[in-house]
Amino acid sequence: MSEQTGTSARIAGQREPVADGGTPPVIDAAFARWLADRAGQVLLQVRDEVGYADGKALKAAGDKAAHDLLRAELARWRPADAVLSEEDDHSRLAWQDDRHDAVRPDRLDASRVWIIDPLDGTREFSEQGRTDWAVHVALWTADCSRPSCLAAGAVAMPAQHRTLATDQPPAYPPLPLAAATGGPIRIAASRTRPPAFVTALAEDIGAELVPMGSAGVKIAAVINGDADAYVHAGGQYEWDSAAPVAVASATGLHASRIDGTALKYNQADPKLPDLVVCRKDLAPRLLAALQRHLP
Ligand SMILES: Nc1ncnc2c1ncn2[C@@H]1O[C@H](COP(=O)(O)O)[C@@H](OP(=O)(O)O)[C@H]1O
Ligand SMILES: [Mg+2]
Repeated sequence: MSEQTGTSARIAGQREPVADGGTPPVIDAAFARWLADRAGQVLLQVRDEVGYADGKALKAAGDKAAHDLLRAELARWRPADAVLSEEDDHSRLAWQDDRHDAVRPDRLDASRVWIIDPLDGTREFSEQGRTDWAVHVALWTADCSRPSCLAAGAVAMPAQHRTLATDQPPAYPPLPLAAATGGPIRIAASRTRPPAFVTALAEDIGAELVPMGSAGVKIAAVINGDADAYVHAGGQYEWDSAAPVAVASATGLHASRIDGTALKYNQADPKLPDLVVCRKDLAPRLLAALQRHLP
């Protein structure tokens, strides 16, 4: 192919180069926001360029583009830090083949680990018109002075034109009028893979379920007061929750496993199959109800 310039010369499927993001903030939390926003812009671009005709191709293109950008910027601006990403094949090996010793990841000895989900809510990303997908960027540190040792986090929701991050923690959600007047508690849950017990749990406490995609978007809904709780069980990984849990914790919300124990990140096995995020006043009631419904 002859060398040309401009969009018309691009090979089919090849994306426009991403604009250089300039020099990022030095403070980790602001850097996390900058990074998540940059990946979010890339994902919007991928949606425009690839289109929705082939959902599988769109998901793959989005995952790769966001992952490549996050990896490149982390290597450039935080070269000494370790990274745990959903899209890294080697991180999967650490638990899938039961060879933890053979593939012990370097991140287990690192003092700073970025836990990233380049595209959370991948299914929703591939569906035209849906805005419930996100980019997650979290920083775990061995210096465990913050809840769950998460020193910083950012959740970009590019299709909703908003980003929540620990550099400017959102205000604690107001008590919704419905709750104050005895209306139903609203529990955000996966629209495609809700926990088996969640309907019985909702009936038990007089709650209504609010289905939506992406763990980050669901936790953002709790932060904003659009939902009172997010309950998940049955499978998930550290990258699905690290960044939104960092923001929720910075905001003052409750975040734990569904049995009430602490959420732990940068573990040898990054499976983190369940969690509950909710207003602090609701936590005792919700955890007690969860005890009654745990499998
Ligand atoms: N049972 C399960 N096992 C593994 N991952 C799960 C899961 N249920 C949800 N997830 C992951 O949690 C994220 C939010 O899911 P949901 O939108 O259904 O609430 C998605 O991340 P990804 O989109 O990054 O894969 C999804 O893959
Ligand atoms: Mg995810």
